[in-house]
Amino acid sequence: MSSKLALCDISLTFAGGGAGPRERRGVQAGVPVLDGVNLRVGDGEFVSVIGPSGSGKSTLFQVIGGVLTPSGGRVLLDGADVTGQTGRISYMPQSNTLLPWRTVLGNLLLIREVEGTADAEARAEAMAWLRRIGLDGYADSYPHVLSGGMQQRVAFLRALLSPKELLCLDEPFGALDALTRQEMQEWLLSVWEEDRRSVLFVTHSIEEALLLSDRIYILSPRPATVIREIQVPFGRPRKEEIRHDAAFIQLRREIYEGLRS
Ligand SMILES: Nc1ncnc2c1ncn2[C@@H]1O[C@H](COP(=O)(O)OP(=O)(O)OP(=O)(O)O)[C@@H](O)[C@H]1O
Repeated sequence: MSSKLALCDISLTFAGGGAGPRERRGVQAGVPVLDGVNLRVGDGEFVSVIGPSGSGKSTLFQVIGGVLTPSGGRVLLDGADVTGQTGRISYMPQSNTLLPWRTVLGNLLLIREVEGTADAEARAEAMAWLRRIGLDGYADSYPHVLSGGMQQRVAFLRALLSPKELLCLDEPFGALDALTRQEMQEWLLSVWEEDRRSVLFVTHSIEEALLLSDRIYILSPRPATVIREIQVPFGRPRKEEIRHDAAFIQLRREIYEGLRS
């Protein structure tokens, strides 16, 4: 499988200074956060990254998105060096980022508008997706009338409709209650299996990573480095019932122990 994304030996040390909020959270200037991270996402592959809180997962995404330039290493997209370049990936952050003053359809077409490609075809595609996820009745509504789960569906759809070939999802269901989160995982699985975009997904949940991914990288505590790579052996289309499978439970235990050690 060819690589959509490759991170080659990525290291990052925040320069910083002073006693700002970061320092109060325990990071001093000059302390390394990423320490030689190597990982890849194949074409059409769903890859998850799990790591302890504060290990540097969001920082890694900022490096991939070009918002932060690493102190060492390279970011390759389709084999081209894009280190420090923005605008190359589609990114969905942890919290809801729908613009409250734009309708659902307006939010979905935002990226296309910025890129000057919000034509009738883009609009029809957005409407078709809204129909497919049962939210077409909300096209002209504003985000505040949607539940948290519905808003995250729209935010995910917005990332999916962006013409970028790599989707980076940073713990997109972290703020949802357990039941909605489970529904969203099933929903994401079914939508992704139709689209098969290359995805890099950050999560704290071992179960979520096992349910959704083809491969999982486990990061060490800060400074983060990859301590283990796991090939998820379950076929697709994947059903939610897989959570009760003996192999699933065994693998979940193994990853948990890997994270603890
Ligand atoms: N701009 C910055 N300057 C200094 N330190 C920073 C900066 N951004 C992040 N950090 C520190 O780097 C470390 C990694 O942060 P990051 O947000 O990447 O972790 P994370 O694994 O995504 O955490 P969580 O799982 O809790 O979301 C943290 O200790 C954080 O305080």
